Amino acid sequence: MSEELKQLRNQIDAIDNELLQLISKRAGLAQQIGKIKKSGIIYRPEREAQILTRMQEHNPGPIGNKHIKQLFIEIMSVCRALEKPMSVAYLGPSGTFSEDAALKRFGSAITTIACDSIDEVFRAVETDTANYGVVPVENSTEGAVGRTMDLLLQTSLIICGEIQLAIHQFLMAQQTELTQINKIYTHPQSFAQCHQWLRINLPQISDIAFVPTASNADAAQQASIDKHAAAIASQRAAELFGLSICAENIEDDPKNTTRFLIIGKQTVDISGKDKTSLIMSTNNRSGAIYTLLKPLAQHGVSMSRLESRPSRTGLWQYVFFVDIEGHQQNENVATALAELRDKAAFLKILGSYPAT
Ligand SMILES: C=C(O[C@@H]1C=C(C(=O)O)C=C[C@H]1O)C(=O)O
Repeated sequence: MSEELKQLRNQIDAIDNELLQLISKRAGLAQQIGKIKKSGIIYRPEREAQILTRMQEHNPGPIGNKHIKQLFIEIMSVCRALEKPMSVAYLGPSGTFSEDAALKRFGSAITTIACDSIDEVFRAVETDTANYGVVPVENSTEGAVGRTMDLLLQTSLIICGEIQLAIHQFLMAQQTELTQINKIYTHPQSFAQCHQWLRINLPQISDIAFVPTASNADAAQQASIDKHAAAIASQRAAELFGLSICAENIEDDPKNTTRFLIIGKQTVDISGKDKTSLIMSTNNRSGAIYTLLKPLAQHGVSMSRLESRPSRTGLWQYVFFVDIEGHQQNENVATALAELRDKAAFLKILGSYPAT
């Protein structure tokens, strides 16, 4: 070993020793905080969002912000777990993008609970089987997830956060020779997202049998027991089921993103960059939607999403799902919401939470 290498490694060893002491000290402080939290609610999304923003703003480099964020999410995850273990329900099975989203936000020091349906995720949180739930709400190419929206209308749960996940699809199999593939297991939505790539890169496409599966993870699991088959799924699903990657990032739209919501029972304080989600409806008069949007405009509240959905209480009756910028505790938002409450036939505030 050269003298230079030895010296540099000695410096890294010294820094690691310091880091270990500092991280342990941080964990000790989190434990103390855990003891004074009388409500028993440990997870504070607004505080975590502020820490992540500060660390990215003060990042001196050379580590990129994406990785600094990941490192601190993991540090906070273990600190939180020392205060009290936490469980998160998601749309399973293990290896789905929903699980990726849960781990992306909460870090790895959580217990994940795989559910068979979006309904079951809501139920797990409602019945305290899980502390929080992660559900998909919209995809940049496929649009809104109707079932999540219908359940938000009925539930007493609150939205505590949002997670945006870039959806990268991988082609995986037991071997990496593309010409050997004669069957591809895939969730129909993933198939639709990779259609062009498959047509260009698999000359034998007309001889390939496409077998629909219930989830991406299911596709990977099936390919793991079928020698000439491949699957379209996430990178983590390949790792979980011991498959080799034949091609990466095969989605036709590289910006393909899914937005997930975190649902729970707690209200979230102001983080400084927040969003509020509402559901509202109006009588079927002309100009009625204008009446609802006017208070928002008048008080300078920006709207980031407006989606209509059948109300299921009458034919051609709709409810509107609206996301606005700001927190219910912000003065302009509070005033606009008070006026809305007077004008709307129905208004449900789903929660205020840090915007990503
Ligand atoms: C330590 C706390 O509890 C949790 C852990 C945090 C952390 O590790 O920094 C931040 C917020 C909470 O989710 C706290 O509330 O400050």
